[in-house]
Amino acid sequence: MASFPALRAQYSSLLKQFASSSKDFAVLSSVPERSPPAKTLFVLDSSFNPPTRAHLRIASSALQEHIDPRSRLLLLLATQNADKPSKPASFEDRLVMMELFAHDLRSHLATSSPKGLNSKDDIPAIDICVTKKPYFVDKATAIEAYDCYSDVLEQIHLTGYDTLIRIFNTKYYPPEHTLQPLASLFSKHRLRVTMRPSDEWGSREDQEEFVRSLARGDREAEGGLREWAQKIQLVEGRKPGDPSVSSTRARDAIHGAVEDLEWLVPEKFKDLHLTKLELLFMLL
Ligand SMILES: Nc1ncnc2c1ncn2[C@@H]1O[C@H](COP(=O)(O)OP(=O)(O)OP(=O)(O)O)[C@@H](O)[C@H]1O
Ligand SMILES: NC(=O)c1ccc[n+]([C@@H]2O[C@H](COP(=O)(O)O)[C@@H](O)[C@H]2O)c1
Repeated sequence: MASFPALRAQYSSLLKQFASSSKDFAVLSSVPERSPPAKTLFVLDSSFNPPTRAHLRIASSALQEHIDPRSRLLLLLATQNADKPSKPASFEDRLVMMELFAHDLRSHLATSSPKGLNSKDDIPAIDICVTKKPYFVDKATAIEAYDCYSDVLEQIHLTGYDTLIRIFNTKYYPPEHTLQPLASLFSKHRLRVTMRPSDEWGSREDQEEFVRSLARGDREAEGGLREWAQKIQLVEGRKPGDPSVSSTRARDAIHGAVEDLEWLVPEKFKDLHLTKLELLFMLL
């Protein structure tokens, strides 16, 4: 793998090209560089600010459930967020971290996938991608339009429960403010949602009830079809008693409990000299 400054310069230049293009979506690099065409795309959209062990668990559990070399994982960085102002100066650092994360994830899959993995070639390839679209429905359309994914049958978007709630918030869909725009997402694609029990987002039972309520037709007055519930797979997140992992917590650890990074961020980050890691995080 190239050095940190070389990777940063490479992503900086690719980002500039993307920003000045009319494209809504681009693949900036792939790990490995060459791989067979994909049938199923798993999409992990995140700020990667920084990537955490929760992102690692979300992606690895999805890929392990469907070990297939024709699956591909997209690590997707949105240069525009639905709610937060963008901080362009740090995007190249996030892309470098996404690449480190991709290598880490593939190593993790190679050592922890019990069945179906006969060789390294069976591990799904990972694309490092960017989009200008903040909403999932538009991200999915932009990905569909990408030439290299013309054989793709389905996208499976990997989100946490807090993001599911926001996908179903009509405030994001002006001018009618209904859920109707989500029809194009659910007609072709799926969501695999990791539960995130907390005081803010409710218990596991509350989170399951959200999907049951959709299945009962409770959102039909807003344009949300009951059959969409079949396209939403809810999966366990952290075990009861495990500490909650988030990018916010990793950013906070930099300024205090640096040792917590051990369990907050993936393995590969430890290969960097700590001062470089700190520097990287300071830039976030
Ligand atoms: N611990 C977690 N459990 C379940 N889902 C998670 C977890 N961490 C992140 N996700 C999900 O992964 C996706 C990308 O995460 P995101 O970049 O927003 O991370 P985050 O840790 O929530 O970030 P931040 O703390 O900066 O708000 C989102 O859909 C989010 O819900
Ligand atoms: N309705 C939607 O599709 C919707 C709503 C809120 C956030 N998002 C996106 O979810 C992703 C995660 O957002 P946060 O980084 O704010 O957790 C971002 O790409 C954001 O733009 C999408």
